[in-house]
Amino acid sequence: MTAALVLDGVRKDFVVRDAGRSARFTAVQDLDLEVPDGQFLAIVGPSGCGKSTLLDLVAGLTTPTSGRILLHGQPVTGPATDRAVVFQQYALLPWRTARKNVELGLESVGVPRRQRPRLADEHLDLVGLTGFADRYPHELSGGMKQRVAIARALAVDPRVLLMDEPFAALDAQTRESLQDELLRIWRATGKTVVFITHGIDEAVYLGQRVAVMSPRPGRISDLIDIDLDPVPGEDVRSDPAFGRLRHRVWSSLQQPADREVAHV
Ligand SMILES: Nc1ncnc2c1ncn2[C@@H]1O[C@H](COP(=O)(O)OP(=O)(O)OP(=O)(O)O)[C@@H](O)[C@H]1O
Repeated sequence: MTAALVLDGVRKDFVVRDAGRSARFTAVQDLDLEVPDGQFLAIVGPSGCGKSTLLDLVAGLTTPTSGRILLHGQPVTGPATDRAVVFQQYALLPWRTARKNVELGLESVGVPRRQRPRLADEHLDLVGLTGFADRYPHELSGGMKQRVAIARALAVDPRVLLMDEPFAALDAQTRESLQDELLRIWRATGKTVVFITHGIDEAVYLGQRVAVMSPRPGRISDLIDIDLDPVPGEDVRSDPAFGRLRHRVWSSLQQPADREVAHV
């Protein structure tokens, strides 16, 4: 199968102040990862291990210090419409309705004005927001705002959906319903999804594969295939197989870390 995404020996250094001196801080190093087309990959790791750094690199928002990132065989050189990012904060424009917020993405990729409302409404339908197109963000719940953000990301028809802890700010019940919704959308669209989370349960529930990151410098320390097939409405989390996988990921996260700051 074609790899949608390849990270090959990726390293990212930041210049920081350490003990009053300029220092090079290696956030991620030796990052190797291959994500097959259409896979739902969850990435889990402790705070500060470099998950957002990895996602920003793939999104093209930053560039690697060394190594290669390929998207469908092409080097990533900056942001492009083949990737869409959903962040924890919904980043909706408060003065635009849900429809107009979704249209924003369509505007940015040059979809003609008269086609935008129909496409926006189709994607609001896809995320379960039929009838809410004319609402402003302040009239929507947190979960609904995140649905608008997902609709906006999907409307530009990216090949890869990059999600950085998109449900972290939501209450547990809303989070679970959006997880089911996301699985439904993923099955319906066949997109490749890279989903960053702190939550072991969330990673095991959503991912076809879970990549575990270890910190300082961040790298992929384990890859775990998840052979569950959660059916929305069924309690897969109570399945002993879920518990075993959860424990497997948990154990993998208990790795010691080395500190890496080099003075420059
Ligand atoms: N622009 C930057 N300049 C300096 N250091 C940075 C910068 N961005 C990230 N870092 C450092 O790189 C490391 C990885 O940060 P990153 O935000 O990728 O971690 P994370 O795993 O996403 O954390 P969290 O789960 O808390 O969001 C951290 O130690 C962070 O302080």
